[in-house]
Order: sequence, then structure tokens, then C-alpha cells
Amino acid sequence: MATDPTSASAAGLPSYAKAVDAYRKAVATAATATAYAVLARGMARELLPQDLRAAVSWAASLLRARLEPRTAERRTLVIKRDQESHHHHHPCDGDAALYVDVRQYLATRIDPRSMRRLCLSGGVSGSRKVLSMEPGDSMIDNFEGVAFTWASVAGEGRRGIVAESLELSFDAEHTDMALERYVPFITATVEEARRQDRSLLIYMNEGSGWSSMTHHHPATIPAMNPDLKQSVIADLDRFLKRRDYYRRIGKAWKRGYLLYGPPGTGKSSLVAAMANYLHFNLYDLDLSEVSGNAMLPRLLNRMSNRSILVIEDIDCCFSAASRDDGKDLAGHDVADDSDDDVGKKITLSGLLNFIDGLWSTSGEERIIVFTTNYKDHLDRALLRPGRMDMHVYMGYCGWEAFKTLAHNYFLIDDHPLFPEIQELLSAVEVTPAEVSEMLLRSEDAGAALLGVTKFLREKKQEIGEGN
Ligand SMILES: Nc1ncnc2c1ncn2[C@@H]1O[C@H](COP(=O)(O)OP(=O)(O)OP(=O)(O)O)[C@@H](O)[C@H]1O
Repeated sequence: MATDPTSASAAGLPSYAKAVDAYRKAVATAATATAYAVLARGMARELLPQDLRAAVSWAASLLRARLEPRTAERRTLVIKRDQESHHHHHPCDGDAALYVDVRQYLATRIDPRSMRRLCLSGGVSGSRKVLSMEPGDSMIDNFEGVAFTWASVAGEGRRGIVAESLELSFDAEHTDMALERYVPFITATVEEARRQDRSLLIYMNEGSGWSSMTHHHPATIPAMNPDLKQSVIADLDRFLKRRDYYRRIGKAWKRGYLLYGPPGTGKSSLVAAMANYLHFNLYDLDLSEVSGNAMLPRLLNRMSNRSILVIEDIDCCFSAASRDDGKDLAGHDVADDSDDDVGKKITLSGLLNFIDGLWSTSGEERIIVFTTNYKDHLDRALLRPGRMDMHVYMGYCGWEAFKTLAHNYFLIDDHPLFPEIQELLSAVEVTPAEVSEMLLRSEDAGAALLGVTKFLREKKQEIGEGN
């Protein structure tokens, strides 16, 4: 910014006074340190020494005020333990819930080495010990590159009860971030940790409700084609990785899987393993227990978020479901004389509405899995993209799957019988379930493998005789 000495003289002012005035304005609006430096150089050339000194010290103080974070305005957010609620309220109720969440979150962020004093608490033996700050102490938590300071403050609650509160302080400019991102991040983190701690449940439909039991299934993914297994895991990982993103943009992440293949190839085992992997509860919907389309939305409403809904054997679990065109779900003509199924009124369109309803519930993280022995028998509408995202074929026991099973049961990766078994497996169709059963017959690897070999030889012979 240049000053025009002619116009200053014309106004009858000493040129340097006019120049100082112009610089004052310029400095007040200069946004960056570079701009200050440029101005300072200009001033040094034009101003008289005494004015220069005054101007420089004045500019320097302005610069300090602008650029030094220490003098930035601070904001404090107080989270009280004992809000308006009654003091012997359960801590998870109402107002105090946020206090409990923050305390639990800070316990995972606290650096014990940096604290002068620490509070260690815990419940009955075996339960987790929790670290927390003592009143008067503070700690810093970095979130998205911003330092948030937490202080524990002792205060007097109602009726003289000590009511500790947690105070969060930050620069005023980060107020939106604190309220819109940081605090929600804390509650989501704590919620996720609690979810991971809970044992998983399997729900089964009973009438229009669900009854639950604890899910004790081992976490292992069943023996299957290694590439396929990898792609299923990659899909689930993508799900886990992207859900924070989806949550942030307010979208729900949903996924549909169709598992198909002969009975005993591990479809149910895979569903259980997926639930374990994601730490989702399982809802096992038995359509033969559902009396009609009207019951489906009620069941849907009673499912919790972060769950897997599985409908097993979707092609055969009810044979005479009437469809508008007189076909059942598997596309077969519905026999008029099937007395057993009188009263079962789920139709394909009812089921499709149910699935689409599941998909459209906003903000819910859901996975739906169908299993079937005969993919070919399923109605096209069910397989349409958008309903089932991934089709997973669970096949007969191949060589790779066998090696996995042998390793799982006996920790062996090689054996003199392996070459023969490999050859036999390529010639006969046996399910992993059958092979597992043979392997479990003996605790001795050699004996068990011999059993498998004999079993496979017999199978091969049967095929030969059949031809
Ligand atoms: N691929 C596999 N790897 C390891 N074990 C398996 C595998 N497949 C089956 N099994 C064993 O066989 C049992 C039955 O398998 P599972 O019920 O998962 O088969 P499925 O394909 O769901 O059968 P269905 O179509 O009859 O429901 C399992 O409990 C498991 O012990």
C-alpha cells in the first residue's frame, strides 16, 4: 500500500503524520505476518525516527495480540456429575450420562506418567480398573490437531455433597468443533467400547417379538476357498472402516449377502463368524414362525441397530407361501392341496417390502444375510443388485479347505496321506461338515486322516458304481 505525499501536502498535514495514519489503517487490516513485514519496511523508509519507534512498538503489540495463541479467548464447557438429577440416581440415567461417558473416555486417554496424582477405581474383583483425574488436575486431549484441555473440578453439590465436574476448555474459535464433533466423538467412542465389551446375542422370532440367548459360537471363519474368504473379510473390513465416515455424513451403511451352496458347507458357521467379526448381534428370522406379512414390520421395529438379520434356507423354509402369481418364494407353483401350510401368508412381495424397509431405516447399521441351498431356485427380485450386494458360494470341500480343517484340528500342514486325499477330493463331492466329522472321530491325526481317506475312497467307489 503506497501513500501519495502530494495528497497529504494538499490536505495541509505534515506528510509523516498522514503516512502514520495510513499505516495505522493498513496495519489494522493486514492479515499476515508477511504483510506486517512489508509495511514495516515501508515505514522505516518514510517515517521520522521518533514516530517510527512509536509506530513499531504499537504495531508489535498489535501483532502479539493477533498472533499469540495464549491471549486467545477461551471457552469452557462444564459437565457436571450431579446435574439437576437426584444424587442417588443411577449414573447412567439422564443428565449425568454425559459425565460418565466423558470419564470413561478420559480413562483411555489419560497418560499416567504425566499425572502428579491419579485416581484409580474399580468395582468388584475382575471388573476393569478405571483411571481418572483427581479434582484440581488437568490433562490435554488432542482431537483433529486441536488441544482440548480437561480439568477435574471439585464443587459443592446440593445438600453439601461433593459434586465433581469435568471442565473442557478450548479456544473460542474451536467452539463449533467441540460441540459438533469432539463431544459426539467421545460419546460414540464410549458407546462403541461398551458394545465391544458386551457378549453377543442371538435373537429368534417368537410371534411378533424376539427372544434372545447368548451367542457362544467360536469366532473362526469356516474353512473355505482362501480367495473367497479374503474377499468376505475385505468386504467386512471396508464396512468397519467406512462406517465412521458414513456416520459422519449421516448415512446408514447396509449390506446384503447371499450365501449359497449345499447343506453342510458352513453357511451358518460363516454367518456366526461374521457376527463375531463385526461384534453385531444376530437376528435369526424363521419365516415359518411368521404368520403373515403384517408381522414382518413389527419384527423389524423390534430389531436393534448394528445387527445381522439372517434368513436361513430362504428357498425352502416355507413351501406354500402364496404369491400373487401363485408361486412360492422359490418360484415353484404353489400346490393347492398343501394343507400343512394353510394360514402361512407371507408372500414374496411382503418379504421384499420388509427388506426394502430394512434398507430405508435411516441411521441404522445393518447387515442382512440369506442362505440357500439352491440359488437357482430363488426369485430374481431377491437377487437384484441393491438387495444382495455380495453372493458367496460355499462349496464342497476342496483341497485348500481340507488343509485348513487339518490344520485347525491337528495343527498339521503335511502328512503322507495328503497326496491321496488331495486326489480323492478332486474326484468326489464331500462337504466340509462330513470331513470335519471324520476328523473329529480320533484324537490321533494319523488315525483320523486314515478315516477320512477310507471315507473318500468309499465315496469314489459309490460314484463309480453309480455310473
Ligand atoms: N467350511 C467349514 N469349515 C469348518 N467347519 C464346517 C464347514 N462347513 C461345515 N462345517 C461344520 O459342519 C457343521 C454344519 O455346518 P453349517 O450348519 O454351518 O452348514 P450350512 O451350510 O449352514 O448347512 P445348511 O445349509 O444345512 O444350513 C458346522 O457346525 C461345522 O462344524
